[in-house]
Amino acid sequence: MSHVAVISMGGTIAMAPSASGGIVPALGADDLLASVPALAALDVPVRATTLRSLPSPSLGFADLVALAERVRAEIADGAVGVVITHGTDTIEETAFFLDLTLPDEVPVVVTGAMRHPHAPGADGPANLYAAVRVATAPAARGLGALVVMSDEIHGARFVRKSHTSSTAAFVSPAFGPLGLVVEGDPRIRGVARTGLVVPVDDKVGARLVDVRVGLVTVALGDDGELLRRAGDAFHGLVVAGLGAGHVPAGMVPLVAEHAARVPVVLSSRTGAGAVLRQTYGYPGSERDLLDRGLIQSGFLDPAKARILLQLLLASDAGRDEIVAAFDRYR
Ligand SMILES: NC(=O)C[C@H](N)C(=O)O
Repeated sequence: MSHVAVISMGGTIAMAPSASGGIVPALGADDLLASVPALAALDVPVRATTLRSLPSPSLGFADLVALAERVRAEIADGAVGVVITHGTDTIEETAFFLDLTLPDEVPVVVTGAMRHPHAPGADGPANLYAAVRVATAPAARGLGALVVMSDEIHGARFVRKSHTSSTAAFVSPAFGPLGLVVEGDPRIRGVARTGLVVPVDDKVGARLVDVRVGLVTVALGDDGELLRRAGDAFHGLVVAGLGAGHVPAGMVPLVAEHAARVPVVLSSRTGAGAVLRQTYGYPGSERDLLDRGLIQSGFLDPAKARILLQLLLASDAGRDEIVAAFDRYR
């Protein structure tokens, strides 16, 4: 019989106060379902699985591969929608990974909580309910992975956490959310995914864990010492540049040296907008860096650019394929 699968990965939505102070992972998927009695009234059964019980900063690529496999298994078993409960710190990276690796029409919705279940005004139950409603909505089919938080429906390639504690922490700075959940009823108006799929077989899954993509954030007065010391430790790099993709002039030879050896993607540390070949022509500008072999990230922010580059490198993609993949996000 068809069902909605809820897969728990941990995060604040599944945490509780510990005896030694601070909140820690404590709850499984069954506990989360029990906290939302309204789920039992839906006309589709909800099936719960606890796959991980981790704070999301401690998740790695092996966990993401296991999660994607589990989602596929649920879909093969007739799931009409899949909801993943997850820590919010890295929710956007997991959602984008699933977006890139799961070509299915079945909605895959990631959610979490900013307030733990014992906090006044805990947002986990409302987020879980909204996520299940979106996962069963016909309009959510074929949109790729979605993040549902605070009654907003975000596309995986756009969403980012923009606040350390607010329940309204999730935003899609480029074009806004794809839709809203209005009193439990999903309304979706947004555009679908780009269509890029990077299949993960056993070989790619194993390589994902070994491939190293570094993420370097540039700052005023940066002389590139971090990049210099990185030497050849990385198979690829993402540079979170200043503004629309700029670095100090003194860093240019070093960045170009890395770009001659491995793919280096140029993104922006600003938190919104795109890195494209645009305005500036000074040393260290986006035009200068792209002329020296860096690859523009388009609308992908640094964390998502890193996920895409990691997947492409694990798949043995060559430079042309990498450039073409990032071009889809312009
Ligand atoms: N709100 C949260 O879920 C944050 C938590 N540190 C996590 O990402 O696991």
